[in-house]
Amino acid sequence: MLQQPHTKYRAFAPIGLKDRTWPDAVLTRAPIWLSTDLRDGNQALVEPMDIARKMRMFEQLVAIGFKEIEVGFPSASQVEFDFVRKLIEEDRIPDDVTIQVLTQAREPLIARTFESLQGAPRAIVHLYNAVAPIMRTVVLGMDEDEIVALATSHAAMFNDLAARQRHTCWTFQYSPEMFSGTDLAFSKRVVDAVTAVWNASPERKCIINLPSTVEHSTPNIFADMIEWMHRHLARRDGIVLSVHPHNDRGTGTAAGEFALMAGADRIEGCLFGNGERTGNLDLVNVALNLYTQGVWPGLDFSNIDEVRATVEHCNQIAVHPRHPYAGDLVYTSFSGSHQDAIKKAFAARREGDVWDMPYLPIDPKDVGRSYEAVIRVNSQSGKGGMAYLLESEYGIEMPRRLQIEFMQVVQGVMDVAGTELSAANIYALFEREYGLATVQALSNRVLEAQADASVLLRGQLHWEGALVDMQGQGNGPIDAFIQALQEATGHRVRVIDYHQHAIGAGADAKAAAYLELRVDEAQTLFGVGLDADVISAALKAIVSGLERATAQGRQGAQCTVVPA
Ligand SMILES: CC(=O)SCCNC(=O)CCNC(=O)[C@H](O)C(C)(C)COP(=O)(O)OP(=O)(O)OC[C@H]1O[C@@H](n2cnc3c(N)ncnc32)[C@H](O)[C@@H]1OP(=O)(O)O
Ligand SMILES: CC(C)C(=O)C(=O)O
Ligand SMILES: [Mg+2]
Repeated sequence: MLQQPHTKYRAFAPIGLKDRTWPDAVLTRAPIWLSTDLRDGNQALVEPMDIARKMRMFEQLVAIGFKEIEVGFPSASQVEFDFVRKLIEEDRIPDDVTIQVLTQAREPLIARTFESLQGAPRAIVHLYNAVAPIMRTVVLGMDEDEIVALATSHAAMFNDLAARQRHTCWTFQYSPEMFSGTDLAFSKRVVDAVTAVWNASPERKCIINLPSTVEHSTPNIFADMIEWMHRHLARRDGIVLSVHPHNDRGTGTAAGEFALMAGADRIEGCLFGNGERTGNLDLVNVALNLYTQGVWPGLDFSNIDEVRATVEHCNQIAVHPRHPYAGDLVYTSFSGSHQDAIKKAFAARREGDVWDMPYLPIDPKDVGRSYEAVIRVNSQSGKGGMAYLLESEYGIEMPRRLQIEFMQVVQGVMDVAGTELSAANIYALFEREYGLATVQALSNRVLEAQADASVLLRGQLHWEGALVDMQGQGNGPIDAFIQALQEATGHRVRVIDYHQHAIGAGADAKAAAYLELRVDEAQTLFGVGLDADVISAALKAIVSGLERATAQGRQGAQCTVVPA
């Protein structure tokens, strides 16, 4: 029988940490953030950044508020080396920012790394070597003792080289590469040996960074591993415990968050999750997840589009439109029921309320987005979304039954076009359907109060291409107009419902009138009028409704074809 391909994989063994505490932990403060955009992110690019791009990224990271930034792998190339030199020699590193650089545990590379840091006021030097069995056997050809010796001998080199550059305030960092694929006891053995060489203490802490170099377990297992290390490492009070998740299973964010719950103090990642293969942990995602729990992350993403533009420029990789918090579409609802709920929640929301909005986990304004894109209308949309757009963009506050009526018009267009309709498209349809640009106000209008408290209305109506004299009397202008209209056009109109509101304020304010009419006791439909004058708006709305009724009557007559 043919072997099933999946049988060549094996399940990741659970850690079996029985007394784990991390599932109940609640994150209440921000971790120490380390951006490795300029190192792990950069090493994963088709075209690594040149110095200009690196500088632009560095300045963006500083502007966001990162205090620790891994700026490169100085022994890898001249560009990497020169960039570190430029930062130092041109005094580009703010006083509250520490740069970090990475080196393999190899003598010449370490020497070159320290050379790149000459004159730096502060620096984190980051040492790594692989510890996982597959790397030990296949790549390095070393047994466990030899790996420990590799790590400790090169860690000792750090002590020596740092002692020769006394003007720099040094922090040492060690990463057991492929920690997530390594037996915990062995990881602890290597890390304990390194921290002993560095004599880590509360006064002179070092950073121990535990990577899921390749993510190959569920995030709860990674969290168990971090909690185990947090509880078992020697010199724990001399260690800043850091994690460095990757995202191969698409759970990098969860792994990072669980790891923080499990005792990690610090987290490494890249903006929007750039990095090797499927990327590093997405720092924006984790930071804004904290933000939406009411925890200030200490990183400023109040203009996320600017950050995204910088990252896209530097990495030459586009951020996906569905990317959490940053994508073009992530604050947009197309589907009708979502739009309906958002519209109602916006209407119910009062200044100062806790953010509790359906389908919007964060206020788009907090990341510099407007509400404009929150609702977009296509064939999946309903009246709520359409009405929201007309209200938010044009100040049109349609009564509910008008929404239902006009949505049929919108739906008809959408069914034919099949594409999205913008607010401007919808307004153009609304304008055409209700004759907003064509229905004219009553000319030479005269309104006279009568002794019996009624009013007399006179004027000239634009009706079917002619200017018709009209006159009527009633208990108000609308009543009088309806009387006059019947005489002038022969159509009997009854007002069923009436809504009006102002659009805008001051000299530019307009009145909007929405009248539901019964025409000739045959049709019920709306008319809409907009005018600077309230009475004109209402009268226009009646003419709008009457014109629609007669147009629909004509259409109905044309359509009534009786087959022979
Ligand atoms: C998970 C991570 O992200 S780790 C960071 C990875 N980042 C990078 O590799 C980017 C920068 N790297 C580079 O520019 C280069 O790879 C360099 C400069 C580091 C090394 O370049 P080279 O010397 O040409 O070697 P190469 O890249 O092929 O590395 C493989 C060699 O290093 C050895 N090696 C790998 N890791 C280690 C280590 N930690 N300590 C000692 N030797 C190591 C391998 O066994 C292999 O040795 P071999 O040539 O004797 O077979
Ligand atoms: C160098 C280490 C921290 C790394 O990038 C990894 O293991 O993913
Ligand atoms: Mg990495």
